[in-house]
Amino acid sequence: MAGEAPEPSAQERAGKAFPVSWDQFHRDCRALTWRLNEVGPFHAVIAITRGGLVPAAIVARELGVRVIDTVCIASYDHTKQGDLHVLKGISEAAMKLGGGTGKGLLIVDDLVDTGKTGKLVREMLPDAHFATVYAKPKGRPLVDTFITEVSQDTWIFFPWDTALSYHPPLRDGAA
Ligand SMILES: O=P(O)(O)OC[C@H]1O[C@H](OP(=O)(O)OP(=O)(O)O)[C@H](O)[C@@H]1O
Ligand code: HPA
Ligand SMILES: [Mg+2]
Repeated sequence: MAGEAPEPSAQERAGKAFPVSWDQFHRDCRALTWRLNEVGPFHAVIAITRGGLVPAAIVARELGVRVIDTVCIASYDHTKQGDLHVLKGISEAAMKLGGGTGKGLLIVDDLVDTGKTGKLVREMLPDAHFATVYAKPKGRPLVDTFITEVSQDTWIFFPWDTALSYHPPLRDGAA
């Protein structure tokens, strides 16, 4: 409607920024693998795309797992979460490896925020182990293993979504 302020995005509501570099992300994924190594072995890794693809590759490499499947879910349009759309489900082969319930499978995502995405995948694979690199309080109860918790009002900026850019000096009014 004319004159109405646009609804703030999840990122705007979040307020605080938590930028993560490639180096930091790699270190955090390795730390996650140290914890997962105590829980496995796993027959396969299931990456929740797209954000789960990068940690899944690193974790699978460290754990020596070569079977990797994807579950493709879209919900955020940049920073606004809409309805969840399952664009591709778990393959028959991976389902079979998990005995139909996900036992011995490792689900990997970059983060849980509200937990909506994680909840949907948990329903598909109730006996799988769910790991994320980062967790916000609302989604945290859904995750079995994670590395770093950030507050709900923090927005995590991943290295594949960001680029280095010029920052003006403080004396020129930079924040
Ligand atoms: O806990 P939630 O509130 O559901 O949010 C977490 C999900 O949101 C992001 O994915 P997104 O839907 O943006 O897709 P992408 O991985 O393709 O970027 C992130 O990668 C998680 O999968
Ligand atoms: O904090 C976040 N950062 C990036 N993507 C996200 N998707 C949900 N929450 C986030
Ligand atoms: Mg995602």
